[in-house]
Amino acid sequence: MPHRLHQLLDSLAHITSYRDVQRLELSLLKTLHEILNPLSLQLYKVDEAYRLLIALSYQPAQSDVVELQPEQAQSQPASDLVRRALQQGQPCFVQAADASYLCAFPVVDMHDIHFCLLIGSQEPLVATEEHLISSFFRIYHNFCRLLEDAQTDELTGLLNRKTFDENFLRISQELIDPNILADADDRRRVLAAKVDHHWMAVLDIDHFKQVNDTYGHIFGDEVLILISRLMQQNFRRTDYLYRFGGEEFVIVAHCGGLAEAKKLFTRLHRAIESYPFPQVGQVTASIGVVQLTNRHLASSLLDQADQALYYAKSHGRNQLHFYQELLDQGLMKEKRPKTGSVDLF
Ligand SMILES: Nc1nc2c(ncn2[C@@H]2O[C@H](COP(=O)(O)OP(=O)(O)OP(=O)(O)O)[C@@H](O)[C@H]2O)c(=O)[nH]1
Repeated sequence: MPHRLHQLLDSLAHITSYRDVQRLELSLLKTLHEILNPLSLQLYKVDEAYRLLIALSYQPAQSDVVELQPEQAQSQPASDLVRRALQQGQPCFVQAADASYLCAFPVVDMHDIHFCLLIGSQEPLVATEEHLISSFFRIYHNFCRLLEDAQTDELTGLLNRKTFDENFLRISQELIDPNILADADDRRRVLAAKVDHHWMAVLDIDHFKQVNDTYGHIFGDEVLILISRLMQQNFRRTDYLYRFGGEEFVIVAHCGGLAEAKKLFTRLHRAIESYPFPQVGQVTASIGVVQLTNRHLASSLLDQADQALYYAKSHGRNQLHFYQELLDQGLMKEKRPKTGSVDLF
């Protein structure tokens, strides 16, 4: 078998081994970089009105992506070229002053999001390269849809409880001991992420039964959808947002220390409280938060966030509490850790 075919099959096996859309995307960019060896490689995502949602730039030295600042992503000629390629539905290119080429290559559309690859190269792309890129993105698209069907909650589009059960244990184990990761690039990225810069929150809508009983299930569902949107607006795409079932949600977010986490979760708490829910009016939520540490097992972290949530529920609701603060202030006692139990959700 020719070497190039081996390389392609290996890349495909690598890409489809991921069960996580962001890693899948990174792996796809890494593969395309290896195959095309371009001067630069960026992935633009824009909405239906061609407004920029996010632009990721692949960094070969770190085998990672960085998010471009909006002013960088919207600079000329890149943003014009992306828009033109998406509008025309075909690759467009410009030649820069240094004679290199910039090619915008519309790839897939998913959930009203247009994906466009921006490739800087010495030579214009040839037809076989264009074909290869679109084939890879078709595989990516199909695989994402399969993953989404299995991993997301149908009503809100957030990750479902099953995914939490499957992923969280793995993610927390990787954060605690990155050496268990087979891929060196993954290890490096996880080491840089730092376990104690992650926070887990359990959020439960207050008196949701009353919402259903007073306005009916359709309006109840609308509240669940709108709260999920507020969560998506208030967290990064790299954070993990789950609907745990009913009116309970779990967030695993990457942010620095306590002050930053407080700002982040307070912002969501206020956004819910002040949102004018159609027909229903005001809806509030109680939130319990815990910092991830490598001293605690995944299941006990969830239990601690739950205890902080329970404290909020039993002290008037519409409150945000951090587990460690409740302990430090003597408002709650630490439960003795269970012994001999298997740490699975
Ligand atoms: N509309 C809608 N309601 C749901 C869904 N899943 C669960 N529920 C309802 O959510 C309500 C949850 O009620 P409770 O567990 O008593 O909690 P609560 O009324 O929010 O009270 P507190 O949590 O103590 O503030 C129940 O009435 C469930 O029927 C759903 O997918 N859609």
